[in-house]
Amino acid sequence: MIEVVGVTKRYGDRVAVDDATFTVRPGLVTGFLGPNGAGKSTTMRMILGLDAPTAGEVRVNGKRYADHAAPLREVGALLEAKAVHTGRSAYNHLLALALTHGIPRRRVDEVIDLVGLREVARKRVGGFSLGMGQRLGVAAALLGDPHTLVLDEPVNGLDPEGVRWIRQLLRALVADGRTVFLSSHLMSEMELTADHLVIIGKGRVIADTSMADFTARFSRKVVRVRAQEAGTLRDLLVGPEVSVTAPETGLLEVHGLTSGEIGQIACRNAIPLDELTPVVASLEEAFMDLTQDAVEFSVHPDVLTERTAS
Ligand SMILES: Nc1ncnc2c1ncn2[C@@H]1O[C@H](COP(=O)(O)OP(=O)(O)OP(=O)(O)O)[C@@H](O)[C@H]1O
Repeated sequence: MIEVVGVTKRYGDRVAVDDATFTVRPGLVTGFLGPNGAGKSTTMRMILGLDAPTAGEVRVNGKRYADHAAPLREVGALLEAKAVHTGRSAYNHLLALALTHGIPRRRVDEVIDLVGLREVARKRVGGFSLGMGQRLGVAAALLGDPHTLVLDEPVNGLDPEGVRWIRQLLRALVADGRTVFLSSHLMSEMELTADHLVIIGKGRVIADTSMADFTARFSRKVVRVRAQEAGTLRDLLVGPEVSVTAPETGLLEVHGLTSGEIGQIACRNAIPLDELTPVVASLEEAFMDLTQDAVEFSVHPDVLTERTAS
């Protein structure tokens, strides 16, 4: 479990994280989403004790990271651009980590197999592809067999097979009751992996919701209708649960009715249709809208200062 309570992080006069509060629960993959510069990496660094909050507190499994006697056993992390000694082999890199954290040698072999690096384990890390480097990073994160995992953009650089592998691995970890918190700026990726979402924009939490609720709320169905008598049809369609917009002459976008219902209304009123197309808004679009709004409508003084300055 990760608890972020009223956390703010300032760098000079720049607010990277702005009074963020949320909880990451065990047994679920929680996706941490936000556009570039939203504050995801900063929040993750604070969870891992690599940066101190200006205000508020972050707890991992009930304590601050630094207060855990064996932090690698509590929380495993994969951060972007992880520093690895490039002259070492993958095996030796993991062994050095294990030995300095009181983790038995056999665990190194276990995690190497778990991430599929057995064949290259004795090769120098300097020659690794980005995808192999990511697998090595995941191996390091799993080394202490931690209850909680924090992964910053874990599929970065992975090929489709690697992406699927990460997804299955994360599912297995949460099925085992662990806490998984992973960041991305891609909604499409989260849609397939996460059970729960925390979305930030400009450092502020703008959504904390289950994926199911997010999908139900935002994957709204719109039906596109073209007709010569669009105005007449519009008057027939609008109602308390139905809204209609007209982005251009002769074209309607209808929310709240199925294409079948619209077809029947048109037929009953003898209105010929030129087009009747159901369109499902993607979650990526919903995410873009949501984070765009956070930028547009934020009236926090710091945000305003920044917007005016840029
Ligand atoms: N060490 C630092 N010094 C000054 N400003 C920083 C520092 N680290 C982050 N920032 C600023 O804080 C804000 C949040 O950055 P952060 O890297 O946390 O965002 P992010 O959501 O992880 O973005 P990305 O998706 O691009 O990785 C940005 O405006 C960034 O420029």
